[in-house]
Amino acid sequence: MMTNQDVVVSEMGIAAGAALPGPSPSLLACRGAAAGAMSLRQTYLDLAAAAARSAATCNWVDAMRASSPTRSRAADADELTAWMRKHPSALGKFEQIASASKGKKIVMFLDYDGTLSPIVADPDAAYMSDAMREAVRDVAKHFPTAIVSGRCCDKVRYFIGLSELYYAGSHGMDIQGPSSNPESVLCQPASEFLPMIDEVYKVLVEKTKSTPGAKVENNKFCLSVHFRCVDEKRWNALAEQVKAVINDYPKLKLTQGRKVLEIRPSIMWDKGKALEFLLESLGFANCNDVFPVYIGDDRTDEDAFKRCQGLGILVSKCPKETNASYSLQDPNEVMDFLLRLVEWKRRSSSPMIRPRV
Ligand SMILES: O=P(O)(O)OC[C@H]1O[C@H](O[C@H]2O[C@H](CO)[C@@H](O)[C@H](O)[C@H]2O)[C@H](O)[C@@H](O)[C@@H]1O
Repeated sequence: MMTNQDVVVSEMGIAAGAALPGPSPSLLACRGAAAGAMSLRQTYLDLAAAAARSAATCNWVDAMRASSPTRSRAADADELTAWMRKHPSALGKFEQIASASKGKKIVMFLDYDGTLSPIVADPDAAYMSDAMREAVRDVAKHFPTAIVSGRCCDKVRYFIGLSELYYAGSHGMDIQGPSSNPESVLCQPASEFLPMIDEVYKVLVEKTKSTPGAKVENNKFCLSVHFRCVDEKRWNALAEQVKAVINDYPKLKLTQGRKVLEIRPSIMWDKGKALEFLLESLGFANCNDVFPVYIGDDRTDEDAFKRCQGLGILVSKCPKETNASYSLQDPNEVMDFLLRLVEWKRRSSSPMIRPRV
């Protein structure tokens, strides 16, 4: 997907080329000189294109930095206060949230990395705590619950280890039901891209192996190129490499997350579509009495916040542009929120104890 910034940059590149002087008539009189002028013009064009490409790469890298809280500049107190006013703590406003959901059926959507598990350097070691697992298990006893992740279903299922949940892996491109259901694969809108994704995975592994710390993760219907353990001085070069590979595959697009570039099929499908698909599958299409709650920390979760008609909660310690209305600071607060929701549900559904007379 091109960002607006990319569009502006490419337009600048074209404009720079268009503004170059054409060969004058006198030069054209001499074939050799004309050829020279043409090659000079070509050089200008090549340079302009290279400058535009590298500016576009910087934009990808900058956007990736911006979506990674550890690199966000320390927000000053005023900025944070203003942001918190717009996106208050879901714990602080719990009663308000609970009353907004009254009489409605809560459906819970949870992102994995950075939401249920803390961000760590090694993506293969992003385990969630047993306490969090218990909290998610409890939530799923009371509300239909889905995990919506950029990871492939198998990996996120392995990390979470709860078979009773719905899973939307590969940014929602692989939706599976609870494993007790033999027909559990519900939707794979990008299945035709599997061979292409496998091919690009191999190319990227080969191309990036000379960059210390770079890691390519195969998420089945999409790929992640991890920058977290790469020296920041090499980020632009690595992003260039990734973009050069993707240029050969116009049916794929790049998105960015927390110190990661993600390669995915250019189809109109994302975490927001997955949320809608799951709500429909659960029988809540066009229902007024459903209250979806989506909790996530990353850029790709914004697609879900946009489509979530109930409640969007961004997990972040720093002010970030978001479509979510509430915030939580980190996975610990997410766990507190889940426990509080379960407790509230237990209390509100237990029969009223009448005082003896
Ligand atoms: O949608 P999510 O479940 O949040 O998945 C998004 C990406 O998460 C993982 O990467 C992120 O977490 C890693 C482990 O903490 C961290 O090392 C990395 O820097 C983060 O970007 C996952 O590895 C990716 O494949 C997902 O796309």
